[in-house]
Amino acid sequence: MPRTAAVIHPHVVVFAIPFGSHVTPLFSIINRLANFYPNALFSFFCTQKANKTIFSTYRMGPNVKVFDLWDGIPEGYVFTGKHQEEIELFMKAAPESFRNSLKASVAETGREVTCLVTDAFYWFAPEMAEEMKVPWLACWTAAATSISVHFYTDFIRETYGVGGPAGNEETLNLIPGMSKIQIADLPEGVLFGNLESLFSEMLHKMGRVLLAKSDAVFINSYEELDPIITNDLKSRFKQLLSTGPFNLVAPPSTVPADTHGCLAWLDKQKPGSVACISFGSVATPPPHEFPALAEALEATKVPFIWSLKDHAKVHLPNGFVDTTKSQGLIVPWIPQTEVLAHSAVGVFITHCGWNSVLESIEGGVPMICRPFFGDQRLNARTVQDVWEIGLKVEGGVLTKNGVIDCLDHILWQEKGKKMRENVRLLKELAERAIEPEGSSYKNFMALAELVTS
Ligand SMILES: O=c1ccn([C@@H]2O[C@H](COP(=O)(O)OP(=O)(O)O[C@H]3O[C@H](CO)[C@@H](O)[C@H](O)[C@H]3O)[C@@H](O)[C@H]2O)c(=O)[nH]1
Repeated sequence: MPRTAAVIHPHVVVFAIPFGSHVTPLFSIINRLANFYPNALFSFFCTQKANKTIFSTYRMGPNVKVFDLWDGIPEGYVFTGKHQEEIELFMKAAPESFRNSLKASVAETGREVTCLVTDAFYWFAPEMAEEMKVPWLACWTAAATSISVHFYTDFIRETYGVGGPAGNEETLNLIPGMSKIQIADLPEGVLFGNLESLFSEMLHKMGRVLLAKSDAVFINSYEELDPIITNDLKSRFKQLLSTGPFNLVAPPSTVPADTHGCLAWLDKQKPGSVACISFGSVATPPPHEFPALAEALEATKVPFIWSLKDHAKVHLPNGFVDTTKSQGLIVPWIPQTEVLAHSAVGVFITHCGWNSVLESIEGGVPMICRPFFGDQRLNARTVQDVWEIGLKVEGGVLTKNGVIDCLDHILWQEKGKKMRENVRLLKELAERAIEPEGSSYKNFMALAELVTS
């Protein structure tokens, strides 16, 4: 919806996704925009639980108002244990809950909505923007590769056939920039998996509406990282703005508390010697992979720092925690960005969630990739075969010998040296992208203008 006249008192309404690591990245950018434009009001909507996560990290601008949204769980509801039950409940209720809360916010603030910014997942957003006659800007909190895959879903299905085997090594070489991505790397719901699930259908719809209806899509990446894919998307969408890495463009107001003494522990280790292990906020490896990883660490004697929730420690081999007390630190939460930026860290064992990949690049640390679902296999493939800054574990699962092999290559062999050099170059490109005149800085300014002009 193109704007016809300048808005004097913009009211930007923002709909965030309360799951995975979607809330904080979007909030960080909104908070920074609010900083730039004190006369604009930013109303940020997410569930109470998710909103809480941002209060600990960001000092909110006076022109940012955070609204708690219903989580979609009916009173007295008994969970059945169905896969993604909480997400499905929220998503089913989302269109109605956002509509109602929006009305309440307009009544409370006395300001009509002038722009709608949402997580790209919200397929119903363009309809709402059209009703209000305001622009719709969509935020993709992950990589250019994954948004491209959702954009090309119909083409991929027509070309490669729905239900293609998940282990298929055929490459997506007909899609710009994807010549090294294999069919098996695709997120579930594109060609294989449950194509009819709410989530798969939502992503499929998203790919279509982003092209047809969004006034701009902004993503948590920088142009220099995936230039071919980015240029292709730029030629298709009305506006594709790579405004990341978000955590560098809009850094948190406070450094997270290092409650478990991770940084002090790292200070005592040799440069480039430590393996950092973290599988993000959603994924947990299957129980049998814990002993495999633990045995590989014991066998190689590589110092390690492991973000592991207490309840998952039962999967570790008996006595592992005690026998490795001087070798490693196991804590339920690490300040991951700071840990990866510490000079003692030499390798990151990761599920390849997009924030983790970016943080590893920012820290100049090569990765050992054990992806689980969604965009993680795409990210892992890109890490290994496009950027050459890491290795996927053999067979896609953590085995003792597979992990030993990866640790050996990355920490001690020539291959690892080359990966460190490659990741250092990507880190430099990220740093340049956010400087004035850098691509992400310019794109952020373009976004700011769209949101508030
Ligand atoms: O001990 C920990 C563990 C995690 N983190 C942080 O948590 C975030 C994890 O984010 P990410 O690596 O993106 O993983 P997920 O939480 O799994 O992210 C979901 O959202 C991402 C962005 O859309 C997708 O790429 C992933 O596949 C999806 O699982 C990162 O910022 C980490 O720094 C910590 O600070 N300390």
